[in-house]
Amino acid sequence: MNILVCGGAGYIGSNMTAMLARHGHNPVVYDNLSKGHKSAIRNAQFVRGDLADYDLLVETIKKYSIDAVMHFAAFIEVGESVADPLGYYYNNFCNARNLLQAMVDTGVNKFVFSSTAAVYGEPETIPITEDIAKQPINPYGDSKRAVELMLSFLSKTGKMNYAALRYFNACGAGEDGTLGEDHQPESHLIPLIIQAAMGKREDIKIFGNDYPTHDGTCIRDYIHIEDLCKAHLLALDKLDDEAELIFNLGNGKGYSVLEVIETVKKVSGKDFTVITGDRRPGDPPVLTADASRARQQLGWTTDFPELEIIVESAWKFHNANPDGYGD
Ligand SMILES: O=c1ccn([C@@H]2O[C@H](COP(=O)(O)OP(=O)(O)O[C@H]3O[C@H](CO)[C@@H](O)[C@H](O)[C@H]3O)[C@@H](O)[C@H]2O)c(=O)[nH]1
Repeated sequence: MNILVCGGAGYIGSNMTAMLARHGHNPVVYDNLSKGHKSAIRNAQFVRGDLADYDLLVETIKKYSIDAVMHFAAFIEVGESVADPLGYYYNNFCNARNLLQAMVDTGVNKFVFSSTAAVYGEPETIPITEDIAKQPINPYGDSKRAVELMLSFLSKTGKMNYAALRYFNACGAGEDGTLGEDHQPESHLIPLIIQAAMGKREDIKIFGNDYPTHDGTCIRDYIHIEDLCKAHLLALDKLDDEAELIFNLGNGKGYSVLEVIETVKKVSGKDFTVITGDRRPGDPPVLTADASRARQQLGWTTDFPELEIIVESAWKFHNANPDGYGD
């Protein structure tokens, strides 16, 4: 299939692009390179473009005879979204609407959407199933939820079949450890701890140790990037017949911030300074997925559920690329 990968130069998008190529698809990356890395694009055609550019989207879809779209291009920082809600709704919602309009106008009707556990807000039950209340507590989560609702209504017109995939904490490096996380600036836990282990930052700060968890630090469900991408391939295959697919993507096993720090220490063999700071606003104590729907309906299985394996792949990437992609 010819697949337009919006945001295909970013962390998840570039891993997805590489996996699509490995599986015989023809990915076309569409990315404005504001956050992504051109050197992370593997085995794909590349169009430098912005999702706000309707004409270029239509031209690209026609030029490459696109059959389906995977959409990874979004802002992802919760704190930034609180400071700039309009920027988040514009990029994450308005631009997704623009992309969908271009798809409808060119007759492309298969769409895989990167959603997030942030649509649940502070869930009342753990592990999280897809049908609990969606009550996002920040503009990031709400902008993603708004796109989900738009997709749901659009699918009912018969013009779009879609999969909304709600990611828990994507991490690790794919393609044999060569495609890893390099966010600018970095705010994600595992790369930050690795920077501390590499001596690139003085310490790692734990955001709060007074949560109601076994060691007082927040618990998250860390999912290896390759496992995450695999679910997209499976979902894409279903979109010929299914109008609406919604799945949580996580391992269902939670690790605390302290446990992640200990794992990085073990994998790296390095010691480093750990300090405890205040809670970060908007962090729920525990987020873990019940992903049984994806397992049952997609036949999805995870190959790398162990945190140590995930951290090893990330460690390998950061050691090989101490300054990230450098572009
Ligand atoms: O320097 C740091 C950075 C993070 N944390 C904690 O580590 C955990 C993980 O944080 P982070 O890596 O920032 O991920 P999340 O805030 O859990 O959010 C991720 O997971 C969400 C889905 O759950 C996605 O929507 C987001 O895009 C993605 O960043 C949280 O408890 C943070 O409070 C620290 O203690 N210190």
